[in-house]
Amino acid sequence: MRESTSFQELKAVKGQQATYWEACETLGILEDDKHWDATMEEAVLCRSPTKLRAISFRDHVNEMELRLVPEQREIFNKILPSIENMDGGFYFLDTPGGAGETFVLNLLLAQLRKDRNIVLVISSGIAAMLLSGGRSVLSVFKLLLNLETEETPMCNISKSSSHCTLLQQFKLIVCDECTMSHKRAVEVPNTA
Ligand SMILES: Nc1ncnc2c1ncn2[C@@H]1O[C@H](COP(=O)(O)OP(=O)(O)OP(=O)(O)O)[C@@H](O)[C@H]1O
Repeated sequence: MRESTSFQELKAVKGQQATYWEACETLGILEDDKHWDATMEEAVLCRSPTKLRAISFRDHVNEMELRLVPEQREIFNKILPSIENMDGGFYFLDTPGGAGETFVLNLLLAQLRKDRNIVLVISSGIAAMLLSGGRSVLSVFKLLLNLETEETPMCNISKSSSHCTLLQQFKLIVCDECTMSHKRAVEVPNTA
């Protein structure tokens, strides 16, 4: 695009004055949701509410996947097959702030939930709110607040409880901001 010399010129497309939004749309540098709207308009005529929800969620996941930048795609393409093949892998993502780690994790979670897999998101505290469905590591693994002082802390979960059965069904456990947790909050559930 040729360098503009004024705000007025930025808004002028083909000699016509428009809004900034209209100018971007005309130049094709702005994506909108028209194709999603058209899909949904067509679907409401012939699909059940359950199918409609599935369509919109699937579209959302597909759209997010298309937006991955190469580094994010590399992570996504490495972790997803490992989960699907039940390799039992352990991945540590160490990225600079704002690099898009939450974006990739939310996509992984959505992709697995789309196929009705059960996933778990845990975090040391406030970060549990950043990822969809996040819970705190202490509440999920029923850890007591004595991690610092107790020599052999334990997860307060009975093997015969429904909570234990549920934990065994998780396909993926995302531990966000795990370096902010006490190291035993990671070690104890791992050895339980
Ligand atoms: N591939 C992408 N396409 C579009 N937007 C993206 C993409 N990746 C990240 N973003 C956006 O960039 C912003 C920062 O991304 P995100 O929150 O995932 O980064 P982060 O590494 O988790 O940040 P922090 O470490 O500070 O929590 C968000 O608004 C997110 O929606």
